[in-house]
Amino acid sequence: MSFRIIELFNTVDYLIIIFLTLFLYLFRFYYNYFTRPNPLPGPLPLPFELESRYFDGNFKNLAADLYQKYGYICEIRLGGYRRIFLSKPDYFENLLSTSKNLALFAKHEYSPDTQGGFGRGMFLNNNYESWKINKYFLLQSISTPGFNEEAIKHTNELFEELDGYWNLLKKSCNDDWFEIDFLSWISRFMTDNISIIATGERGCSMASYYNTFNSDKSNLESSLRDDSKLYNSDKFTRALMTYMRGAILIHVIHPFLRRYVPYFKNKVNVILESRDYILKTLNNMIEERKLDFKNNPQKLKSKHDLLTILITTNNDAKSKMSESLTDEEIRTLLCDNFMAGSDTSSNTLCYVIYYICHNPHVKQKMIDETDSVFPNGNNSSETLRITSDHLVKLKYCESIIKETFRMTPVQPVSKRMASAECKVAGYTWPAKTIFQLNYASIHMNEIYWTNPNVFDPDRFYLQDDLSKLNDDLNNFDNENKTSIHDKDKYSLVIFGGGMRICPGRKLAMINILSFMVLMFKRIIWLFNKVLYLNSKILSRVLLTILLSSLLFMFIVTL
Ligand code: HEM
Repeated sequence: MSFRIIELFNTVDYLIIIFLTLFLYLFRFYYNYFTRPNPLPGPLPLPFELESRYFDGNFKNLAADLYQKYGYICEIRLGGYRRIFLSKPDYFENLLSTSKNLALFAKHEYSPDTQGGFGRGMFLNNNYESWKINKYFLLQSISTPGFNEEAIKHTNELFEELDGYWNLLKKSCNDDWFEIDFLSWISRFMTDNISIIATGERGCSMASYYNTFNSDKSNLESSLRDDSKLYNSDKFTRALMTYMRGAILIHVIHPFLRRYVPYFKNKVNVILESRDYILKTLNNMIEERKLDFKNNPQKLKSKHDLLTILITTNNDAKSKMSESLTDEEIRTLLCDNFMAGSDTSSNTLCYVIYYICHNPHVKQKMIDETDSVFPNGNNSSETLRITSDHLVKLKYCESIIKETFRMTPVQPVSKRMASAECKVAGYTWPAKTIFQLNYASIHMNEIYWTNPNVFDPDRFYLQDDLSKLNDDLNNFDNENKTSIHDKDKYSLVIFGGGMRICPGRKLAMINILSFMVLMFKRIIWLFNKVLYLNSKILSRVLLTILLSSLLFMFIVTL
């Protein structure tokens, strides 16, 4: 029967059918474009996702170009979605305000079935009810004084370890040129830091990295890297990185390709193996900790890592018959912390060190401040221990970090997706519109910042009422931040805003500030070679940006 139908058509008929289909597709595509609600300036979209030719691989540059060419509000079609780029703080009101606006709650276009278990925590969670419970538990856990004190203690200890490796490497160098790949070290430092903060288990990323250079191996690696152990932190964090950087591929590659085309299938398999390893490790860890809790609840009282606090708080909630977390949610919350906390903090630290080294007057002022806070800490051989009391006094250092975030935000452009009709920038938008919030261009706009191209921490430091403004270190729960200056409250966006503001911002500030001070107080010898180090840092940071941009471009062109 089917053969007979095919025989009814000749080649010309087939060509006509193809042509008609193409014509209908193009007609529909451009009809939708020209009749779209709220038409805005922007490049003409191309069918078959060809519009990605407008994208040169760098999202920050794309946002800046669109702003330069089309103004504060414009649109572009990318990755199959209409994206509205907003480059004016006023336009962020409904997107970043703390008032509950569920139509603008979603951050991602992934559907729940493609998220796997990772959509259950906070980061990838588009379900408000489950996200709310997760957020409540995470904040309960990470805002306890014990948790923060422990985070500072771990930074001190890990810095001690790092300092030890660097000293050993320095000693093993014959000439006095000692080369450090700062970004690699710092990424491992932050990985070990998040590892112990999140799970209470010691990591060995720094130790295994050190062992790649030196025949005089660190014993720590072999003791912690043992595969028979419950937790092999190095393997775990490598699996996390593979999953994290590859997960987006799973969402954008068509199911047919990833199931049947070997190239895609192999790539996806590696990502899925990493995912399974992460899930297995965390499941074991949760089981073990729950058992500890059952057998010896007193023992857990002295532990302040995220996993232990989540389990104890969750058990309290269960006993009071109030809302509690499932194991899957606990697991995803831990993953969120690994994923959201390590790269962001290590990249920021690289920028911080870069700007300090390029601005000698800033460096001097910072040294003066740290000298006044640690009057006896000038001797590099002396062990300097940072406490929370020190951190709140380091106002100039904190201003350096904020100025770094202004000039080089870790998240230069963020995203919200409308799940229902909503109002943004004075227009009414249909569901599925994506809004891209262009923070980076605002941070460098002369209307909001005097001499925006000058690295000047004083613009934060000299504010009389600084302690009340954008003070992530002190006012952790103050989500209703007022303006950092009188121009506009959204002219500086570091940690996002509104309901989905970064819950780890205080932890991030603690880690970055502590590391920065320890580094400049204790490793003075390193900065004798500052110019050399600077060029290394910059090239690695630029490489990181380039690689992530290429990944994004690849995804968009698929
Ligand atoms: C320099 C360090 C960091 C920066 C710059 C940063 C920045 C951000 C930004 C911009 C967002 C998105 C907010 C939005 O969409 O409005 C975010 C979300 C998030 N961050 Fe951070 N972050 C940092 C460190 C951390 C750390 C250390 C943690 C771990 C506790 C963390 C956990 C999270 C989580 C769980 C979310 C998702 C929140 C949600 O979707 O509701 N971040 N972060």
